[in-house]
Amino acid sequence: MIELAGLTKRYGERTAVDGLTFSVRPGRVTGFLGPNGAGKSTTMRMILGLDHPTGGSVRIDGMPYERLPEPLTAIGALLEARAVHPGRTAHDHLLCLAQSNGIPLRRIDEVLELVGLTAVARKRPKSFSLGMGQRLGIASAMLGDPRILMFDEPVNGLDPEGIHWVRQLMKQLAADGRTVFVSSHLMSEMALTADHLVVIGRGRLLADTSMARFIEENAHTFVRVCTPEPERMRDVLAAAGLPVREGEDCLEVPGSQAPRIGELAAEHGLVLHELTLRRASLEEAFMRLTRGAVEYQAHAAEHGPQAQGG
Ligand SMILES: Nc1ncnc2c1ncn2[C@@H]1O[C@H](COP(=O)(O)OP(=O)(O)OP(=O)(O)O)[C@@H](O)[C@H]1O
Repeated sequence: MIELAGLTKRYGERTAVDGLTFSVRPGRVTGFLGPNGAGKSTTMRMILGLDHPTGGSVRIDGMPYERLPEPLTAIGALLEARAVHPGRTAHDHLLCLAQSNGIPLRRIDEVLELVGLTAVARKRPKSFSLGMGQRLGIASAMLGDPRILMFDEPVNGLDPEGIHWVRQLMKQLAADGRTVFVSSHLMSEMALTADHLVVIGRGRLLADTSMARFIEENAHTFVRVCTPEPERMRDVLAAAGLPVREGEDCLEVPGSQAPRIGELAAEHGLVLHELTLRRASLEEAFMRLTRGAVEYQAHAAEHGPQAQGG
């Protein structure tokens, strides 16, 4: 578990991270979201003891990073994929990490195999593609077989097969009971990978909630109800206390109560031609929540999420 308490980082006048308090729990993938400059990388660097907080604290399984006896066996991280010595082969890069952290050397071949780099183990990373560099970064994070893994933009530069592989890996690590904390700007990918979300804007916590709840609370999910008797349906729904609005060609009921609406229709002998849950996307929810916290906005273009219905 990673625990942040009042974590703050100031650079001169600028507050990059502003009193963040949240915990990242094991057994699920926690997505870390925020607009550009929100403070995600700074937070991750402080978790790893690479940046010193101006205030507050971070604990990794109950301990500050610098007090962990063998840090790589407690927490593995991918921050900058290219943070590799240019003269060392992929194998030697992992060998140095293993030797300096008391990690058994057999883990080197295991992680190379795991990330699919066995064939290029004796090559220098400077000849690697962006995706191969990313895989080597993930191998380094996994080397100590840590219970906690933290990835900053892990799918950056990966092709669709690589993205799929990272997604499955994260889910598997969480299913093994590990703590997985991952940042990404790719909302559609995050929606497929994360179970839980921590969202920040201008260094402050905006949300710490499940993926489903985040979308439900920050975007319009509704049920589309099409019937040849809209007037009667409207009355039945209103009597049951469900809000109804007029959609383009059918009724719309905010929320996700499709089963309840189907039951009400059956009870009252109402014919349904369509009963569809229209789920809002993570992207819509994210943009709605962070609208006021976006630092660099293209004012000329209208990028705001479209409000649905009336
Ligand atoms: N070393 C530094 N000195 C001064 N300001 C910094 C430093 N590092 C980060 N900042 C500032 O702190 C704020 C947070 O930056 P950070 O890189 O943590 O954001 P981020 O959420 O990771 O952004 P992105 O999504 O663009 O990577 C930004 O305004 C940035 O300019």
